[in-house]
Formats: sequence, structure tokens, C-alpha cells
Amino acid sequence: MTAPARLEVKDLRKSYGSVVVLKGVDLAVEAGQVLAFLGANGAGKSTLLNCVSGAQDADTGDILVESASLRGLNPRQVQDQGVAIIYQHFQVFEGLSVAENIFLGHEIRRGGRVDRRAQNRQAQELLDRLGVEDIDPRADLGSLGVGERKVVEIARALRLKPKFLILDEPTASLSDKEAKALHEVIRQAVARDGIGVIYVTHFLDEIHKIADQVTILRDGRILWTRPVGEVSIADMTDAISPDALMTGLDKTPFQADGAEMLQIEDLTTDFVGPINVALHPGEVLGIYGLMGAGRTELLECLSGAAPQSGGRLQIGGTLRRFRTPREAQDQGVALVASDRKEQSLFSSFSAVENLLVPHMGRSPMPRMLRNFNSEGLAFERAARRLNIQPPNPRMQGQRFSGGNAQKIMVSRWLIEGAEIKLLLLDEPTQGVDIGARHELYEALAEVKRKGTTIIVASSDATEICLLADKVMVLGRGQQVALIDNPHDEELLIELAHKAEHGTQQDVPVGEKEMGAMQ
Ligand SMILES: Nc1ncnc2c1ncn2[C@@H]1O[C@H](COP(=O)(O)OP(=O)(O)OP(=O)(O)O)[C@@H](O)[C@H]1O
Repeated sequence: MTAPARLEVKDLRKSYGSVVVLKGVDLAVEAGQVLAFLGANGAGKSTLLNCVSGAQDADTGDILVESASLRGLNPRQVQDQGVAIIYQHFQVFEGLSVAENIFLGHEIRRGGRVDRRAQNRQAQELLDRLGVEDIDPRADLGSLGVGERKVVEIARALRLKPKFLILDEPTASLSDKEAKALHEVIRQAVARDGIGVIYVTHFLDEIHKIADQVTILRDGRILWTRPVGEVSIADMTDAISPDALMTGLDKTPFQADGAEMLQIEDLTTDFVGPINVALHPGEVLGIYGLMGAGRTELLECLSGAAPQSGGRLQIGGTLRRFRTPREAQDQGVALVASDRKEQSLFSSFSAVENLLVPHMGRSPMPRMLRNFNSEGLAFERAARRLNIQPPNPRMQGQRFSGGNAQKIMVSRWLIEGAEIKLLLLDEPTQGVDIGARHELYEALAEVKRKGTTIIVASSDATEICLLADKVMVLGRGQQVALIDNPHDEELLIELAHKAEHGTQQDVPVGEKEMGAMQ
């Protein structure tokens, strides 16, 4: 019997200038196996994946597929050697059909023209092979949910018959139900085609569902590799973030006190609404819905980044209609966008500039920031609070790992003197490691105690139930339900899926939701 194919990383080292990121990494995955590759933000996971995929070259060491070295190859050549990578950011396109996306760059041609029929047929075969029944190869990608889009990316990668597939946080913006379906697709690829998978995630509760082995990368070195059956979530948490204090959040039912801070009445944007909700100081509204349900557009509208087409928005009893984010900020409304590296991080600014930029040139500036010398102190506090790594105020924004960039973005509004009345957060823990996630929850609890109203949108129902005093479920831009003291994750998931895929009449509205519905 021949030994299964192996992808091996041997003593890999990589530095950026004087920053040593990979300090001699050894790793191996076999065909037919799923290896979960875990580590804190900044541990070096993306750097390692980039070296394997040919996006970057390591300094020393080797990467072998069945004894052939991948070092020095470009991404296309690495692909030709049987290694495919799927990044967290989607690389499929609306306006093209599913089949066109699958064959993008490798179109099937007949007589010089793209043979759409053949592409549709082969795309169908690929999807069938993955056990996917409800994606039509001819459908426009724009009509697909986010989980289905990931499946299309996987189908595209598998079309080239790779031996190994690397998945970087594939479930990051998926609901639990979509994640489950994606796991099934991955399992099919592993079982039927004997693919070996490296699976990067920050969601530890999916490890036991999908992986065979777990490897922990800590600070550029492999800490351990173990069979999944021999490790608990606590073992993994401890290995990833040994210093994190995982105390439970104190969640007492919210007691409204005094006047409402925020009143939204029949608010609409191009796609969303009408939205109706009122919130008190210190109250947290969770917005749950699938990607594309309108969560981001609603938050953008409230923060002045997207136009409001109708309805009323009152803050502190005063009617407002923001035309720019700056206008909203001047009234104490701030947004942490979901795609921070694209939308909010200034790549050439230093970390401290990125932290303080929204407060610069504002009048009045938060008191402690007027003194230039205290900038360093503000950064130091933020870095300590959310464990920003490296805690270097002068490092350029673009050099931070994804999770650490997110921590800087959130910290903008947590700094002393920021005086935010309404804090809007879109997927605040996406890409954030397990330790920092708890630190972030604690920081939000503190902001809440100080009386800031918070609206948090998330595709993680557990997170919503943990943080929110009230939850609004959105589907196709519509407010489907408003529920007080949410604790039933399954109900949220069910409501969101029904609203997105079924008809409005299908949405089950229990007594509780009915009472809360506006
Ligand atoms: N161009 C660069 N210059 C200097 N340092 C860099 C550069 N790119 C990455 N780094 C540093 O390398 C370290 C590892 O980053 P990497 O992105 O590999 O981490 P990661 O484990 O993928 O983190 P995350 O979970 O947050 O995505 C980080 O400390 C980061 O700041």
C-alpha cells in the first residue's frame, strides 16, 4: 500500500525586517485528513499560509508536496502542484453565474467561444459530487447566500483537482446553519476525493465537528499537534490565549431608567426598513440576520455613511438626519465597520494615528488627547486592554494582523474621553481570537455600564444572545422580530433563515415576538 500524499512544512522561518514571525515551523497534513490550524491574532497563521500558497517566500526552510518543494513557486505554480487556497475574503463575483465563477480564468471553449453548456454541466457534476442540491449552476452568484458562495469557491478550487485545500476562516460570516452545511461539503471533499485540508478558524466549537488533528501556533512556533479526540475546547483556549481571563459576563436583565436615548420610527434606506425600535442609555440591541439581510446598511445609515430615505431618527430627543459620518460623530454616534482593513484602517498611518484619527481636529477634543505626549499613553492603555500585538504605537496599520487591526478599530471608541452616546458595531469579533473576544466583551460591558447605547450586528447567534438586551432579526431588509432578553439561539437562526428564504407568512411568530413586534 502506498503512503498517503503529504503536505509538509519543514523548519520554516520568515521575518519582516527585524520582526521574526515564523521561528522554525514544522507542520504536516495527510491526504484525507483535516488539520485545524489555530493561533492567537498575530501568531503567524496568515504568514504561514502565504508562504505555502506562494504569495510570499519564506526566508529558510521547506514546503513539500509528496517530496517536491514549493519554495520559490508563484501562486499559479503552487496551484499546479495541487495546493489550493481559499481566503476569507470572497473571490467570487456577482453578475456572473455560478458556473462562470467556477470556471473563471479556466473557461471551457469551443470554436473560440465559451461553451456555457459544458460549463453548466461540469459545474453541476462538481456540485453533485459535493452533495450540494440546491445551487443552480446557471443562477447569478448575486442570488446566493454567503454560505452558498463559499461552496462555489470550494467547487472552483476542486475543479483543478487539488490534493490539498487550505481554508482561511471559511465560516467567518456564516450563520451556524450555513456553517453546518459548509462542513458537510468539506467532509464530502475529504471523504470522496481524499483531499487534505488545512482549516484556519477562531471558532473553537467547530473543531470537533470538522477536524482530525489540531495544531496550535503560538508566537511563530508550533506549540503542539494532537488528535482532536484528545483535546477539549478548554485545552485549545488555554493554548491559544494562556493569559486570557475567561470569566463569564454578568448578564442581568436590562432595567430601563429614564428617557430613551434613541428612537427610530419607520426608518428606511434604499433596501432596509421600515425599522422601529427605541433604546435607553446603556441598552444593547443585537441585530441578527444572514449576510445580505441589511444589517450593514442599517448601521451605515445610523452612522451617516448611507442615506436615510424615510422615517425619523431621534437621538437624545432631537430629530437627526446625518449626511456624513462626521456629522454623526459630532453627535456622539460612531461605527466600527465590519470590513475594517478595507474600510476604516489607514494602511500607511501608524497604530496610534489609526487609534486617534477620528478624534483629531475635533472640537472639543477628548480632554486627555489634547496633550500630544499622552497619545502614547492612550495607545498603551488600548493595547493592554485588548491585547493589541505588537503593542507598538509607531507600526504602520497595514502591518498588523487582521485580528489586531480589528482591535485597534474597536479601541478608537473605547478610549477615555471619546464620549460616545451610540456605538454601532458590525461583526466586531470577526477574525478576533478567543482570548481577545472575551476581552472585547468585557470592554463593551464597561462601555454599557457608563451609559452608552450599543447596537451590535453579528452572524453569531451565541454572541448576540450573550451581549444583547434586545434583538432585532432582519431578513431581506425587513424587521422580522424584536425580542427582549434573547436567549434562544435556535429561534434567532430559524427566524433569520425563514425570513431570507421563505415567505413572510412562513415566519413563526411566537407570543413573545408577537408582543415585541412593532
Ligand atoms: N509587512 C509586515 N511588516 C511587519 N510585520 C508584519 C508584516 N506583516 C505581518 N507582520 C506581523 O507578523 C505577525 C504575524 O501576522 P499574521 O498576519 O501572520 O498573523 P495571524 O496569525 O494570521 O493573525 P490573525 O488571526 O489576526 O489574522 C504579526 O505580528 C504582524 O504584525
